[in-house]
Amino acid sequence: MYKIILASGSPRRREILEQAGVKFEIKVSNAEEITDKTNPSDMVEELARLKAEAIKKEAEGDFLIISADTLVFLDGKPLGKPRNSEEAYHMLKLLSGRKHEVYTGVAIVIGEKEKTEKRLVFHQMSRVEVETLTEEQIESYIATGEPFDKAGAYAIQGRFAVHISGIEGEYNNIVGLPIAKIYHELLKEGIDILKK
Ligand SMILES: Cc1cn([C@H]2C[C@H](O)[C@@H](COP(=O)(O)OP(=O)(O)OP(=O)(O)O)O2)c(=O)[nH]c1=O
Repeated sequence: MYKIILASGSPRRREILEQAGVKFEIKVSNAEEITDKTNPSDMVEELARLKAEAIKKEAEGDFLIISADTLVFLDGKPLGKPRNSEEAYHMLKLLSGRKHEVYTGVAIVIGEKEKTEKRLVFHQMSRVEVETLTEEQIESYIATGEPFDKAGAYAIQGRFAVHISGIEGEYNNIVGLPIAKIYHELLKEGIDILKK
């Protein structure tokens, strides 16, 4: 019996895992999100790995740690969380009228007493198409405050939903946790997180 630990302070990740019916606890990592990787999948996988390893140091007994990192990529360039209104404006202006990719890296560390730890690291990619935004739409969206803790300065699950003209791939991956991919990757390892 593993203790499932979500290594994340993101309320969206918690909600997705709860909605799926997984029983877990939360530990928030203070890992610095720095990577020298340049390609999207390597970047998000490395950042997710750092978060899982930071929590692993304190974990005991039988545990299964899940962490994730989400970045938006436009023409291969990463867009993280905007630090201020100017950055949010710049990101939303870039995304306007275009398709972009959302990558979420996932790191899972499985620890069992007297056994070598097992690590799974993978990513999921989804495509999002944003309609052409007017200046007024961008300004009023920034004024909601929603962009600031979201990669790419928007929340598909929030008020930005009205500006999304299409998506390809797993929806929950965009919100921050590709639960279907996680479930199936763990099933391949013989672990059913819904039965824990
Ligand atoms: C694109 C997009 C991102 N996001 C969020 C998901 C993540 O919380 C955030 C990306 O930041 P992350 O650095 O991946 O995660 P976090 O700092 O919020 O949480 P933690 O590191 O503790 O796990 O952007 C949305 O909520 N909706 C969206 O549509």
